[in-house]
Amino acid sequence: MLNIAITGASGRMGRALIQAVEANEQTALTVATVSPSSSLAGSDAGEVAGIGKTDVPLTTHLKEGLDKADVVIDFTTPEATLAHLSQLAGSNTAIVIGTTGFTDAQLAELNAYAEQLPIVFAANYSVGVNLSLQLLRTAARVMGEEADIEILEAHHRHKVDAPSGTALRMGEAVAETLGRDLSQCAVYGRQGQEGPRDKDTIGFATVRAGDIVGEHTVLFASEGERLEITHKASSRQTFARGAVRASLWLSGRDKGLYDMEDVLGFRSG
Ligand SMILES: NC(=O)C1=CN([C@@H]2O[C@H](COP(=O)(O)OP(=O)(O)OC[C@H]3O[C@@H](n4cnc5c(N)ncnc54)[C@H](OP(=O)(O)O)[C@@H]3O)[C@@H](O)[C@H]2O)C=CC1
Ligand SMILES: O=C(O)C1=N[C@H](C(=O)O)C[C@H](O)C1
Repeated sequence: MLNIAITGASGRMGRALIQAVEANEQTALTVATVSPSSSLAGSDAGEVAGIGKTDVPLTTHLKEGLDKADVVIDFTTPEATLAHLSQLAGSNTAIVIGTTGFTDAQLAELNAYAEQLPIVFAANYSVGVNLSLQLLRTAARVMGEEADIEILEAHHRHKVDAPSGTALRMGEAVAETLGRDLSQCAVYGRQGQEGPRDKDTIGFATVRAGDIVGEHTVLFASEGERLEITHKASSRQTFARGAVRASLWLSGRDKGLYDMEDVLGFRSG
């Protein structure tokens, strides 16, 4: 049995993760944390997640629970994730990170922890999105030089970062395949007299509305034809189950930085 600590347990993903960990026969929830200011501290994690009593109380102290956890699953905020990493350093606990919205400096900090800890870090834990990265690389190889490439994403009204981590990851996969640097060729929204489109750019467009779980489309549009690669998530369980799968895969691995494509075996050949 793999013992799992969930941080940000009262959040949208935190609750989905409690459900997924409890539903999996190979995993057990042993620790669940909330932010230091949370009024839910002390409540039962399972009751907060809507699955009935688990006898795991929500705590504000991750470090004190680490001896009860093989893997931490963290879908919180960039600041909280980095704070959790600093508490894990020197422990034997691995971490699966789903948080998005890191700055470049925060990402460098996160990457440095992979010299001490086994980390899976992915902007999206769904199987379909990670498969789409393979399809996008193929599309970029075949059509990318000729086509205009645009990435459209839509999420619920509560999402705070834009573009989504997944949209950025898709942009990186396409840019890398084409030998472009995303930081140089990305265009984030357009307004006013912008002039015609620069052929070598990759455009991003963001929608925030209602309860959309997560939708991504990458367009490869050229004269006379257009390829669209679309993924739509309809339940947060797809991300939660993926993160549990990543936890089982990560347990017992060497320190280092892995992603969901490693977990799914897309890089093993
Ligand atoms: N990789 C993937 O597959 C996916 C990634 N995400 C990403 O996951 C993150 C969370 O998303 P979502 O669940 O919708 O957001 P929520 O705002 O619902 O949840 C974030 C949670 O983090 C908690 N938190 C903040 N600081 C701390 C802390 N120091 N210790 C413990 N908990 C803390 C918050 O608690 P409080 O409310 O008390 O402040 C809140 O419950 C986002 O970055 C999102 O983009 C989301 C879905 C899929
Ligand atoms: O905040 C969300 O909800 C999601 N965030 C991730 C992202 O930023 O890509 C993944 C998913 O699309 C849902």
